Amino acid sequence: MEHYEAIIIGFGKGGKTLAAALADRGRKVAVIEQSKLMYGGTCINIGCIPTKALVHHSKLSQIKRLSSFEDQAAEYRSALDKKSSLIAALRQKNFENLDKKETVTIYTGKAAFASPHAISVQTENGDMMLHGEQIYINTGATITIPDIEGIHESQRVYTSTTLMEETALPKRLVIIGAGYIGLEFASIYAGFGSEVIVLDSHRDLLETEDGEIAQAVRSSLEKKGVVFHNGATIQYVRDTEHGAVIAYMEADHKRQETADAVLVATGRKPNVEGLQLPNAGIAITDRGAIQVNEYLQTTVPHIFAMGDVKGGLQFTYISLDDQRIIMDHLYGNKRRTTHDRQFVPYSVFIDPPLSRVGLTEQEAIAKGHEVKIARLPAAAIPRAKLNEETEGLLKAVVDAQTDRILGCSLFCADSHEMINIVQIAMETGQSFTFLRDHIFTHPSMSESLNDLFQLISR
Ligand SMILES: Cc1cc2nc3c(=O)[nH]c(=O)nc-3n(C[C@H](O)[C@H](O)[C@H](O)COP(=O)(O)OP(=O)(O)OC[C@H]3O[C@@H](n4cnc5c(N)ncnc54)[C@H](O)[C@@H]3O)c2cc1C
Ligand SMILES: NC(=O)c1ccc[n+]([C@@H]2O[C@H](COP(=O)([O-])OP(=O)(O)OC[C@H]3O[C@@H](n4cnc5c(N)ncnc54)[C@H](O)[C@@H]3O)[C@@H](O)[C@H]2O)c1
Repeated sequence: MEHYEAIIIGFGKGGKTLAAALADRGRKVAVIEQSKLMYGGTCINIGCIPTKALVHHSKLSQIKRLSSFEDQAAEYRSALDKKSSLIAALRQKNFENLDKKETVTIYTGKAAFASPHAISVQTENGDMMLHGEQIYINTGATITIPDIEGIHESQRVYTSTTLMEETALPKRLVIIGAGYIGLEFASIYAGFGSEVIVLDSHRDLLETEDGEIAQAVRSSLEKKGVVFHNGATIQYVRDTEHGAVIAYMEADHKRQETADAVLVATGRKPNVEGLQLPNAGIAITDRGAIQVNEYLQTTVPHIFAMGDVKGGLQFTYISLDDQRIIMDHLYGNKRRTTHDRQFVPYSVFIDPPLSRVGLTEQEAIAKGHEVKIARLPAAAIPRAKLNEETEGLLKAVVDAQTDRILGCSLFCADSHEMINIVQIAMETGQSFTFLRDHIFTHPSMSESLNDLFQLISR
């Protein structure tokens, strides 16, 4: 049995970064990845990078104003080719970055616990057993497919992964689920020229977002032709010669849609399947995630979990920060914990992107804050005007007693960059006047933070 100081199960963001950091300290490390097509993990192969490449190409496709569906479909195929080349290059680079480290061995196979220190790996060339002093689980998340009649039998049902491999642009696309993936794909495919219908079980679109912002997002996507049905209970999916029929109930009315393709985007759950966690005595939560403490230690002290598999926020940057917590625990002063994450920003990459940090107006009031509110239409921003990207709304929530920024929702071009500036102001405890009076370059989207926070003063 080969012996390692550290075994990392899964080639995700946290795992690969940790492997490199441990190797740089001379540690003997094994990284186990189940698929040759997943070196580098979800983000670069089937997640953030391919989807954001399609967001970019979908935007370019709209600028070209192609007149026929055939031209749009050709544009889509070309975008898929570019996306595939990009991720193949990144996957290769990710593999090489670890493979070139003298003390790292990459195993391609499925890992499972045989005991608290022994990991079995099923490879193409047979099974092997590895021994690890410390073990790090970084196996990500997998899609949840709801229990809907016919969903597994239909040839027209796709996940985010399989739809991005389908070279034919769907004329009509039904998306089940209006979360991150549902909305990003709605924006992408509507941009390429598909007719898009989104069905979601929640009564309101983006119900955890600020009400006015959610309405602005809805109107913007509707202008692109996206049709929303909220409060929908899907009854079945059935293939017919005209396409897949999706039957659903909406406010006591029976309805149905016919589509060339159906995207299921109903959430992703921690991927613990096949890990044989009981063999190591590792507990899971009632939501199926690996149970960890604030240092990301599982119920077995020498085994840690990082990224999506430990539950909570599913973002690449959280997996990366998990790696920082673990490195601080191993080599630092053990001050970093998951409790440090007071303000985590996020972006939904529709066009324009929606980004948020902190509380919405409704949440702040519910928490008992007296608030001051500022709203700025994106159309008032000089940079937005000159870029012809005037769609959107910016909104800030400030505590009326302390002048601290409680939250900010930015639905405008470049909001995924701007939100990080607001986050830093919040993290460092600045008053809103810091952003109101900060010197920004001109003409830029970020200078609109001057104008947004100026409106608080009134
Ligand atoms: C379509 C889509 C778009 C997204 N867009 C964004 C975005 O724009 N921004 C953002 O921050 N996040 C985005 N996310 C979420 C983000 O991709 C994930 O949160 C992140 O990649 C999780 O990383 P991780 O480190 O937990 O593990 P992952 O990167 O998921 O890696 C886990 C790896 O473990 C391997 N594995 C699993 N089980 C085993 C086993 N038993 N043995 C060996 N190997 C195993 C898997 O094959 C996989 O490669 C997106 C996700 C999706 C699906
Ligand atoms: N930009 C980003 O950072 C980004 C992009 C994509 C994905 N992600 C991550 O991936 C995770 C998974 O994304 P997702 O969009 O699959 O999940 P999600 O949890 O964001 O959204 C799922 C949606 O599906 C709906 N739903 C669930 N079951 C349904 C049913 N039977 N019928 C109709 N609607 C149903 C829910 O109401 C919800 O709106 C996200 O939590 C996110 O963290 C992040």
